[in-house]
Amino acid sequence: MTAHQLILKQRAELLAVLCGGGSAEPLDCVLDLLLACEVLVWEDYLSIRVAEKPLCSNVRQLLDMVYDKGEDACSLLLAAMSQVLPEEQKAGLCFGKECAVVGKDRPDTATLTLLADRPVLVRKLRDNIDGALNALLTTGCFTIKDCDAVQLPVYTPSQQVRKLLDQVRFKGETAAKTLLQYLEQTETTRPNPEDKENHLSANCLLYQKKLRSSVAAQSHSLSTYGGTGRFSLDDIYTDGLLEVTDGSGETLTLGLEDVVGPLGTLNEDADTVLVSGEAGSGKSTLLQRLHLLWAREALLTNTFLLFPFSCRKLNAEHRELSLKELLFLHCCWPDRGQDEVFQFILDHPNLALFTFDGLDEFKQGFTDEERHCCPTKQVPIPVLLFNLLQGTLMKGVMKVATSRPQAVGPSLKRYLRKEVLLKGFSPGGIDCFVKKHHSDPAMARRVIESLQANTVLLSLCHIPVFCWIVTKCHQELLGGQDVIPQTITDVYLLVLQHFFQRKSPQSQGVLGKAWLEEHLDTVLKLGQLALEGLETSCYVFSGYELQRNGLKEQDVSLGFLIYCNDLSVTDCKRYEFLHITLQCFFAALYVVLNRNSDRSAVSRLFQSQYRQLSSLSQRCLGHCIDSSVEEVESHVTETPNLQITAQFVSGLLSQRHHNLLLECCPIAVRERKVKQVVKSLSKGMQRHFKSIPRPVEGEKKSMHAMPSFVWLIKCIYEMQDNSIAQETMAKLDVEHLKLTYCNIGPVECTALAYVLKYLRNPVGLQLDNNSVGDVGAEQLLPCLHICHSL
Ligand SMILES: Nc1ncnc2c1ncn2[C@@H]1O[C@H](COP(=O)(O)OP(=O)(O)OP(=O)(O)O)[C@@H](O)[C@H]1O
Repeated sequence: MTAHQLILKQRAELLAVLCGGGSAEPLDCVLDLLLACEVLVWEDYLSIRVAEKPLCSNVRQLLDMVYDKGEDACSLLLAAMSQVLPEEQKAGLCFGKECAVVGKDRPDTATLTLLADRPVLVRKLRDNIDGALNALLTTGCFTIKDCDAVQLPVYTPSQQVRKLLDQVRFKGETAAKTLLQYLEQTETTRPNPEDKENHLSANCLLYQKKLRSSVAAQSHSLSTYGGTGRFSLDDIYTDGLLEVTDGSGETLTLGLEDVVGPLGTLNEDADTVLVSGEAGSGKSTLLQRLHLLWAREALLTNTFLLFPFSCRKLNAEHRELSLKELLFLHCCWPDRGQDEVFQFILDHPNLALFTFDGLDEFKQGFTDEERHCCPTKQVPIPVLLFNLLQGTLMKGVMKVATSRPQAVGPSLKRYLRKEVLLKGFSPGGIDCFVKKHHSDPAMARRVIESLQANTVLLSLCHIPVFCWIVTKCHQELLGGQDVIPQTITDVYLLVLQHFFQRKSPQSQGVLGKAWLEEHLDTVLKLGQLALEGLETSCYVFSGYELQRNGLKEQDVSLGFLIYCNDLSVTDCKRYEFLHITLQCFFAALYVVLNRNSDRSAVSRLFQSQYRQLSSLSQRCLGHCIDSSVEEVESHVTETPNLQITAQFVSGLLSQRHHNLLLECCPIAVRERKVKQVVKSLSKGMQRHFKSIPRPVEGEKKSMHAMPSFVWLIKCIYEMQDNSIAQETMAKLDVEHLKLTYCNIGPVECTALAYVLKYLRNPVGLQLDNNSVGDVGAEQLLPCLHICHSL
């Protein structure tokens, strides 16, 4: 078969191997070789490698162009690919008869030499880019701006070299000569590449450099500030409160550097540290900070390689992968010596760190049923992930995972080295965050004063994501709202209003009273996308899914959806909500405002938590679990977000927002939904009350609340309806209410006080092992008259 035919016949496969990993490196290496042997001229190269186009379009254009150039060009393309691709990717492909990809005559200008030697130069300069830039800068060939353009953190070291070579070519012959002279000088001082020891560490060091630059690029800015370009992580990061309980039950406060350190270790044999915290408490941001500091060699200096994973993105990986593929495909590929780098990781597990953000977002709940320990065997992603976490695979590699507390069950807990609790901002942290956010000190002071005047809002600000919203929407806040924000629904309505206001044509003006009605169409489309996503644990959406929901460019430009900051998995644009709690809010808006939703939508939402409870009790009782278990397991991961959605639904149906919703939803439909919420809350409470055991003679009747009791209380609080709180508490007949280990912070205290103040008879309230703090204790004041002991 001719090379021509081979290219045509294997087009799909060639396309797949050149863009399958999502990295442009294989294509770039092939292009280097084709430029060197003059199959491509410079103009061809420029028209193929357009950064704005998806990688697969670049590859298709290369295949078409070379195909048009004839049989010789096709042979050289196949030979170049054979030279560049790793063995495992070449399996099953035919590259025709062997031919050498070499340059023709020795070029007579420095500029042409750079082209002819491009593949070698990329390799040589990767380790030396700073020196080369320095030489070009001191001879005046390059300006500081040129150097910055080359060293953008989003580029890998090889891409930086190619940018440098392109820029030198653009500058002309003198710059090209300077670069060649610099290389000649450094050649003599270069270590001997044949030296095994140097060679080995050089490949690993090169990979470390590439990984550091990729991690730095990914962790440099916060997605909630996406697009505004206002803040880098450095500008805004504020330390959160980190706590761990040690073996003797004592609570220790940790610094960021202690997350991976020995403090608070409970199980010396385990390698997984869990950072848990409520929605928006800053878990992803904390990991991002760790990543950035590692990339800058400012923290975790004993960690040679750090591999960051997002469980949200792992959900989208449907292939079976080996550990090696997981590491290199999802983080970055080594440019040289892949096997050697991987062997290094296997040989030195103590020098590697894996992080997994958002375990609660992973579609499948943790199980330790399938053991797997072979790093090269391909298995489904859940098997890889769970075996890494439990330490069957890659024992000795430290792992840090983050999760909402409810999503981590006892089966995973026994594999944990320690559990670090992230409790959000301290009161000082809130001040510090506001000051960082507002460069104008007078404005920062006004915001802080307004928070201090509204302690409910202040208590909300302990959760960083609420603090971010409140600070971002300071104008709406200080401008005097009809409704003073008291609940998280109020706060999210504020952010909704803020985003619409930003895009409104009369941008200086205030949105009209009917602003929600004006934007109802967009809200419903976003809401449907959000709800469908939550029900299937889907937090990342393709352009096609947006289109299917009728979302257009102008809807996206409002800013609620952002591009996924994903450099590795795919070239297609993917979107996610600015924050997952915003996805929950849109889902709630859809449940409340959609006139066509089926009548049971509200009740189903509230029932989701009982599916979790029944699945947990099934597992605890060790009953035979039938085939529906997978379905039940997946509900476990969805439940925390559906609970938040239910909380927002309660808030939106509050009488306080009646006027806002008036024109968006017929009164009769709204009333029906309100009744459904009230009924669901009452039924939920009944379940708890029924579980109260009969008191043993001589002891007080007491109830030990489950975390979902606190959730129901929070829903009642969102409704801001005294009569519901009163009716619910009228049925609670206990003398002692135990709320230990229920993740109660200042926000929960506000809700508890609102509801418990209606208790008929005095109770003893036990709140040990929560994070009440001074602000929380202050929030509890309204119910202290009825709580005779605390
Ligand atoms: N330490 C921090 N410093 C400054 N801002 C922060 C910090 N932590 C969180 N934020 C702000 O709050 C937002 C939400 O935080 P983050 O996504 O880290 O929370 P999370 O705990 O991972 O939430 P979830 O469990 O819902 O995924 C961030 O995008 C950022 O704007």
